Amino acid sequence: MESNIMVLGANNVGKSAITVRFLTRRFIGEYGDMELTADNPSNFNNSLSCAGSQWTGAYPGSIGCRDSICDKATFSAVARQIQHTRTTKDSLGVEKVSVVIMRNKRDLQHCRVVSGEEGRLLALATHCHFYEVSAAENYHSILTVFHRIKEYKLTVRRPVGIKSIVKSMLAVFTRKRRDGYRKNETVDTLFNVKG
Ligand SMILES: Nc1nc2c(ncn2[C@@H]2O[C@H](COP(=O)(O)OP(=O)(O)OP(=O)(O)O)[C@@H](O)[C@H]2O)c(=O)[nH]1
Repeated sequence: MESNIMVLGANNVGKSAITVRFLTRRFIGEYGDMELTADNPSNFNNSLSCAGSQWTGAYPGSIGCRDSICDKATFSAVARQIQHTRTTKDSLGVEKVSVVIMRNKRDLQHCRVVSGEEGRLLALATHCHFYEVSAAENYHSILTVFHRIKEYKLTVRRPVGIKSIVKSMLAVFTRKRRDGYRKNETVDTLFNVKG
């Protein structure tokens, strides 16, 4: 099955790092103007595009919106990108576009400024899936997310009940009041986030 996946995100969140990790299994560090080809060992027959900050309607398929745990501004940018993607989708009459929020740099816990709960809350409110990954740390979590993105195209996410939203909001506010962000806060990894 062929899928089009577009990677969106603010500057420096790791769009190239994640894409290169997926395609080559390697974390390179600095990318410059490297050309990417979808020729990876997982036999994932896709069109992949690193697209900067906004979807214009090209390559309808799945959108991976990226932010980084170390930069609050990139988190706000994701919310805007999701909104923009939905508006573009509606105005173009595109039937199905799945959006996944993939937060990168989870290895940098010491400079975390956005909590996992905030990400999950945004995902609940916007009917997206949410993952925290690290391109630097390992290949398999990135591979799994890309495969899940492909699967999401086939399923439409059920609307979330009010109970889940209230529960997530309570988790965010209770934690902030209690102790701010814990230094070594354990956030959901790819493997224990509930879709
Ligand atoms: N620690 C850590 N650093 C990362 C990770 N992913 C990317 N980086 C670093 O973050 C910086 C930006 O990564 P890029 O992949 O170039 O980010 P980008 O979003 O493609 O950047 P632009 O093309 O400038 O928008 C580089 O120095 C990467 O080495 C990660 O998971 N962990």
